[in-house]
Amino acid sequence: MIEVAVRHARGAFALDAAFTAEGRVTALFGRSGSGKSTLVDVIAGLLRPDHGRVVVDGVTLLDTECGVRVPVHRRRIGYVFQEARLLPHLSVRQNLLFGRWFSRERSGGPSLEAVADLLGMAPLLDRRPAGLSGGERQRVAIGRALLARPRLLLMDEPLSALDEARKAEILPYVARLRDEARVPIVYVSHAVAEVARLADTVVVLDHGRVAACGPAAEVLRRGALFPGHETGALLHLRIAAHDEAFGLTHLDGPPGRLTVPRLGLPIGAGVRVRVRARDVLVAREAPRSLSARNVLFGTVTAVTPGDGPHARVEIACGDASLVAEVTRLAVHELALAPGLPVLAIVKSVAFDEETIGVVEI
Ligand SMILES: Nc1ncnc2c1ncn2[C@@H]1O[C@H](COP(=O)(O)OP(=O)(O)OP(=O)(O)O)[C@@H](O)[C@H]1O
Repeated sequence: MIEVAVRHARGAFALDAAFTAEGRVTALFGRSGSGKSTLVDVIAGLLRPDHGRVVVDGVTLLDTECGVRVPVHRRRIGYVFQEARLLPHLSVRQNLLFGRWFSRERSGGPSLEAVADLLGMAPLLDRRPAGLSGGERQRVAIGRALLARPRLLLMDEPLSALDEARKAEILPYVARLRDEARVPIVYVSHAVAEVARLADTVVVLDHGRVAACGPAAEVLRRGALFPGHETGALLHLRIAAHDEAFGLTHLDGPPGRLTVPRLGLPIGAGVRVRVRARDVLVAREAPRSLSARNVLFGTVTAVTPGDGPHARVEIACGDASLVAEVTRLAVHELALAPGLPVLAIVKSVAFDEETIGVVEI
């Protein structure tokens, strides 16, 4: 559990933010200048706030009221930046051992081999940073941080310097880190897709204040918090079957069955699926002769008209809540209102690498 409360003035900028997070990955989300890095610097101990309290798993690292301020090098916090910042004259193995050197007084923790395995770095150990791709370098930086046996890993936009292909390559490793390394992570990001794939708890910062904080599925549904048409639902499903002939995978869970492009995962694996509001259609009757494969039964729980021609419709499906972005005209014509039973329809091709992530359930 992470507890953070900070009040700090930085020039004209005032940070006044507090949150508590229980999950393994806490995402700090917010537009540029909202105060994410300032908050991360306070947690790391790089910035001394006017007032603040930081507690990680019961250990108080900062409490300005009580005069507690654990120095940076004793906080045991791993920091992964946008740029990997590896030592260029050392091999990958030596860079990793450099992380271990900082933890030499502590016993336990993962071995170099275990970390190299976790992050898929075994074939890279004898290479120099100059011969690695951006994604590979970033994996080394994460491995180095892990080998220092941190009590918390701070990742400040770790993928933002990478192109889309490298991001897609490294995201599964960050997910493995979350599921297997058992180190709590505070993950700063601008990207809703990354937050949706990784976070348990989402903290949204706006002008130095917490605009929302809560379980990822709850926060990501809230329209006003996210740019463009990025809001949506997060569903937890399991792989039920593969359809080799048509290249599809069937996913089952309390909300119902979804069919998505073929996933390379075994039957029974847990997946987290983001269903974007703009990809959901709403119908009152089961459509016939429809090409869409995914038809979920639910009940409308809320209808919120937007400023323009759109409206948000929230639909309870099993234990999840889907969000659909439809026109206000459709709301009128279908008489959508709370309590109405409806069908939520999603095209299979709406699901891609951005919307589906593996999770350990
Ligand atoms: N050393 C400083 N002195 C004065 N103001 C600062 C200082 N560092 C940052 N700020 C200001 O504090 C505010 C928050 O900055 P911060 O870097 O925490 O935002 P951020 O959400 O991390 O942004 P980004 O996503 O662009 O990295 C900004 O208005 C910034 O200009």
